[in-house]
Amino acid sequence: FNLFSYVYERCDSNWISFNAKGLQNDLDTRLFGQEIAALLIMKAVSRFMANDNPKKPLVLSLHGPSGTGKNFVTELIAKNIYKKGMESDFVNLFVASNHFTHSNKMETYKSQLKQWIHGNVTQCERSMFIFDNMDKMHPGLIDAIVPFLNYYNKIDGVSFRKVIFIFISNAGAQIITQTALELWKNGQDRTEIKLKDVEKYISESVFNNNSSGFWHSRLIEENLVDYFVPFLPLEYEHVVQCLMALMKANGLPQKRNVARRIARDQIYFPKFERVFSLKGCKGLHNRFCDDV
Ligand SMILES: Nc1ncnc2c1ncn2[C@@H]1O[C@H](COP(=O)(O)OP(=O)(O)OP(=O)(O)O)[C@@H](O)[C@H]1O
Repeated sequence: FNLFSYVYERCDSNWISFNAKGLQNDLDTRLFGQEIAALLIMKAVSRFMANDNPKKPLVLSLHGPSGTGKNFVTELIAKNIYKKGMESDFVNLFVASNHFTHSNKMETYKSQLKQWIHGNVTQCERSMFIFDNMDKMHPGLIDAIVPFLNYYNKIDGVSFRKVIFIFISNAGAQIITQTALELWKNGQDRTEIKLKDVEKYISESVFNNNSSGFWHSRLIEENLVDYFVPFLPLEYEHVVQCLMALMKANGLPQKRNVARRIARDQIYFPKFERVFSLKGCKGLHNRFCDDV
């Protein structure tokens, strides 16, 4: 029996236990240029995991431009909770643009999704559900998962209070970028962003944007998101850091001059000032292999 539980993943503390130091270390050393997001995520996850009797599931909504680390940070969270990280059977990733593509099948998707979440949490109360491209998800589908995010004690005999839901989207990216750009123009540090303001702007902009799946969603209306986490556009130095990290991860010598050269070749905006990388650190993989 012991050997079995050693080899096969189970919903117990051998396989699921929060490594707070590990997450802090990963956020400090591997996530670049996202001090505000790192701070919020560390606070949210450590408080939640330390509480043995939470009143509701943890709901994080990660917002920001492409390639700024939203999926990456989700992997870091999973890695520091589940021994198998993203490979864990208890971590469920849905990509709205892949899984829920046909608008005529919405009713089927709704009942499948509800069954999937219910079934998985029945198996393991410490499950994690990640929804990528959340803004592309049909509002009706978002509303279908709303009951799971609420303060209910149990739904059909199952408690969802220890579950973590992470929503990832580009919704609100414009307002985040605008705020970061204004700070830059005023010569202020990007960490000086007033979190309360950004959170308010993000929730307002995702709620009122009728091209976003969040549009007038009950998720926002009922205040079920615990943290709106902003990811800022990345600057040249962050792209250099990403490239250095990639070289190391691939067992290649870390050549800063090469990293700087490749980083300079990326597209930056605004066009004249070249402050922020258009694609963040996304797609760098293919760029550096030939150069090192
Ligand atoms: N802030 C960051 N710090 C370190 N690495 C980063 C950061 N942002 C992006 N990366 C690197 O770039 C890759 C792509 O980033 P990621 O998938 O997290 O972007 P995203 O914000 O989720 O983008 P999208 O909105 O397009 O899904 C990551 O796997 C990671 O290697």
